[in-house]
Amino acid sequence: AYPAGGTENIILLTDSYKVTHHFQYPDNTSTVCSYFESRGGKFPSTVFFGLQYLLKRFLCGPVVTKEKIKEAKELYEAHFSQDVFNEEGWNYILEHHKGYLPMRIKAVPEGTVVPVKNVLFTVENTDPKCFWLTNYFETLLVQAWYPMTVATNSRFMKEIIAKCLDETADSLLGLPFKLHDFGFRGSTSVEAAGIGGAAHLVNFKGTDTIAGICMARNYYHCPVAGFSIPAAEHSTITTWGRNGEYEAFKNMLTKFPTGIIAVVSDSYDLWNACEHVWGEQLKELVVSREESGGTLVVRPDSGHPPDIVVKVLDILGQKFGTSTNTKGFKMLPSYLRVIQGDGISYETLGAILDNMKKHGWSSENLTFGSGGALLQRLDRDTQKCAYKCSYAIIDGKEVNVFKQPITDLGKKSKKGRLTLEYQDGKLATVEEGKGDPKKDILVTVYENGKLLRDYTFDEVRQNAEIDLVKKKSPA
Ligand SMILES: O=C1OCCC/C1=C\Nc1ccccc1
Repeated sequence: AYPAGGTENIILLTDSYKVTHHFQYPDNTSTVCSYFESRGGKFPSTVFFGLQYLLKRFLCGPVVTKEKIKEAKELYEAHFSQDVFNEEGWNYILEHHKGYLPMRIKAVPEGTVVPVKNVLFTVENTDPKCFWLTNYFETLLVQAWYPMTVATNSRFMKEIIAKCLDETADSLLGLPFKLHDFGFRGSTSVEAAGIGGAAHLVNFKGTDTIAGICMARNYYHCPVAGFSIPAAEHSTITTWGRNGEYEAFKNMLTKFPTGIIAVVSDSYDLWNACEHVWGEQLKELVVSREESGGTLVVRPDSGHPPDIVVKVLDILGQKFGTSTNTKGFKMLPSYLRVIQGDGISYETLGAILDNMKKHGWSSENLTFGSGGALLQRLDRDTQKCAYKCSYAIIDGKEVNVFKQPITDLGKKSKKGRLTLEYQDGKLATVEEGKGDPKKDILVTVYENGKLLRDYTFDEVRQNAEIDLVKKKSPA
């Protein structure tokens, strides 16, 4: 079988034009140092996450071999219909570095939340003959935009939910399970689902994206990063027939007599399902599960979410009763909850939570599911992730390198050797080598093919935790 994406040959994992770049630097260039940043975008800060996956998957170990050089030479010869391939350069790495890439990468610790327009990692060659390597790997390293942006979007959704829980719920304890990942099927590929699924799990513990569990386990030492529960889908309800919804629902309650289960209830008539099937015909069965800690989660899956959620809560509240919590908001009985997994995104959460508040419902009654918006409706421009050269040594002289387009000064890049330092409690980038190496929070995570820092998922989660939670549970 062919490896995902067609090749694991590191020499082929770049943009074609980069294969010709070793000809294009000034003579006697001995060092090229580049950096990665979010220039801004949708969110004012980003959760740095996912570089470790790229390093372990593609850059660690003796990744350059004779066979790979041969394969690349032949492919590029055909691809360019001329010989532009840097065979000498790759053979040098093979012979002088045993196939290990002579590069150093310094990065902010995984999970750190960094205001935009700050250096997130730097890359430099460690062998003066391999100055052309630094930007050869821009292509691969910039793919960190995806896990970073998913983790960032998911964390900003967590802040919205946490704020509303703080206002309307007795505690934040349920927060880790308030946004469930439904995104596997809508992901571009199994690999993307794994990366994005893990990125969501930096902030939450509820997921159906099993590939994300596997990524957290294989690359971040987390045996089981997320959890789920028995739940129905439309086929397991509709196969019982248009008039079989009662039987289908009853089957769910009897096949899973204890624990939490979720049942999608909008196959035909959500109002009939809530009012008459759950609220009358199966009411006793639903209530009796309470003593064994059983909880039924009703899942609507259509209609305008802010109205649907409140109407479902109102009907279930009418049929099963409600209590009032310490914040003065209504709670369904402990054995009854609702999950809204349709139309959920950073943009739509607020309207649902506001409408619930307006009708006196605690947000503790509801869990969200999100798919496409969580893992897929993002791109590199969402946070304007870019990789630029900031420093070089040419003819033995240090040069501060930058771009400053008069046609878009938003694209101007940073100059010189960069460090990331706390200044008055806020992270700031110090340019032109004026930083204090002792204050630099960038960590050398990779050097000459070896991973020097191997973050665990627990560390990443701690670094990314939102302030509201950190405030509540001081370390
Ligand atoms: O309803 C649920 O309750 C909580 C457990 C998951 C779940 C549904 N999962 C799902 C996955 C992918 C697409 C759609 C739904």
